[in-house]
Amino acid sequence: MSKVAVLGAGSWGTALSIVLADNGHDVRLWTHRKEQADMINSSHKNEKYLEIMIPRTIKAHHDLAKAVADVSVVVVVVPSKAIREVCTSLDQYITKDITIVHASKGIEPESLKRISEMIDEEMDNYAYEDIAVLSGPSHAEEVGKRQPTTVTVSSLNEQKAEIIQDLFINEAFRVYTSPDILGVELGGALKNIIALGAGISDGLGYGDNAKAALITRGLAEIARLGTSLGANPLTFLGLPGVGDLIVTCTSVHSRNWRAGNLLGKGRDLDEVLDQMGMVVEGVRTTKAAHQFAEKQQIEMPITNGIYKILFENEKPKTVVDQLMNRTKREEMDDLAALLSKKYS
Ligand SMILES: NC(=O)C1=CN([C@@H]2O[C@H](COP(=O)(O)OP(=O)(O)OC[C@H]3O[C@@H](n4cnc5c(N)ncnc54)[C@H](OP(=O)(O)O)[C@@H]3O)[C@@H](O)[C@H]2O)C=CC1
Ligand SMILES: O=C(CO)COP(=O)(O)O
Repeated sequence: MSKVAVLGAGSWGTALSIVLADNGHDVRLWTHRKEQADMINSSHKNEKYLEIMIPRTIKAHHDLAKAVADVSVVVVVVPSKAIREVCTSLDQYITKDITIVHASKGIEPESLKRISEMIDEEMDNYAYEDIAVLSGPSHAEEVGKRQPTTVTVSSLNEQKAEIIQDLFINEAFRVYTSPDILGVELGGALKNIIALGAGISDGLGYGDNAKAALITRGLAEIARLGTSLGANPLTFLGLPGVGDLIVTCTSVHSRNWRAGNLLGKGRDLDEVLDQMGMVVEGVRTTKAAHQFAEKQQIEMPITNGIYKILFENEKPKTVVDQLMNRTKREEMDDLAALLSKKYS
């Protein structure tokens, strides 16, 4: 049995706490809002975020010092925009025996940093090599109900990845390891852009052909950018790549898909985000990936089209027309060129 602090009491932090409690760990679920901690402790519910009873063994905390006292693992699972603030506060409590894993998905538009890089910048007391990331196709709503789910944990330090694998794995939650932290983080972050696109496509009334096209050509874009940055192309064929793309593009649980669906129906972005009431990471990540594509000189037509819808007021239908009328080309040419450069 381990003492574990889960930082972030949204849907994913709550669902991961349930997995850990089921595995017999002593779980402290930290929230930045005292009234939420009190409500979870008294009702054993966190209704705004997850409609499921929370095991009584999970204790919610508002005081970070108390939440992390004597823990051996800290799970950071706040939205990407809150990572720096939370990790700055966390740093003072870190001792050498603690393992940090994050389960958030995003890229910071201002710096183009991944979550592990932001954590590293805010934490003097923890080595980058020891950060782990947990990612993969895993909607909180299904994990909370103990429905079969598979994820991947990655760290440059294999031992840390195995500590996290052992901590979470159970008969409903299967955890694989991967050494490719770059690919695992990029796959998890970039799929949210394509999920916005899949929602837009459904909102416009298009069918399964359009969605399959978005998933497949979206995967090509993700692999193109990821490979150019040094990720292993095989990672994008795994759970943090195509696995997460499929689940997010096809599920009504996905906040990114749902936000895209409303945009496709003609709603305005601010109005959509207000209505969601939960984080839609794809919006910030689209901004970041749009810049990344320019910097790396990588073609990302779907990402750029979604950028135009989100930030330049372009009509979704116009973007679809632009995508469908691009210059004709061979399907695999640039990806094949990138791979041959990588392995030459
Ligand atoms: N939901 C899912 O199925 C999955 C989500 N993820 C990823 O996990 C991350 C968290 O997502 P999720 O839990 O779904 O998000 P939610 O929107 O469900 O919840 C976000 C939580 O973070 C809290 N929060 C916001 N800002 C801060 C802050 N500055 N300090 C502390 N807490 C803060 C919110 O508090 P408040 O109530 O005050 O707003 C809320 O409790 C995201 O990166 C997401 O992509 C990954 C896999 C699955
Ligand atoms: O990452 C997720 C599932 O793996 C959750 O996706 P959403 O943030 O779109 O709900």
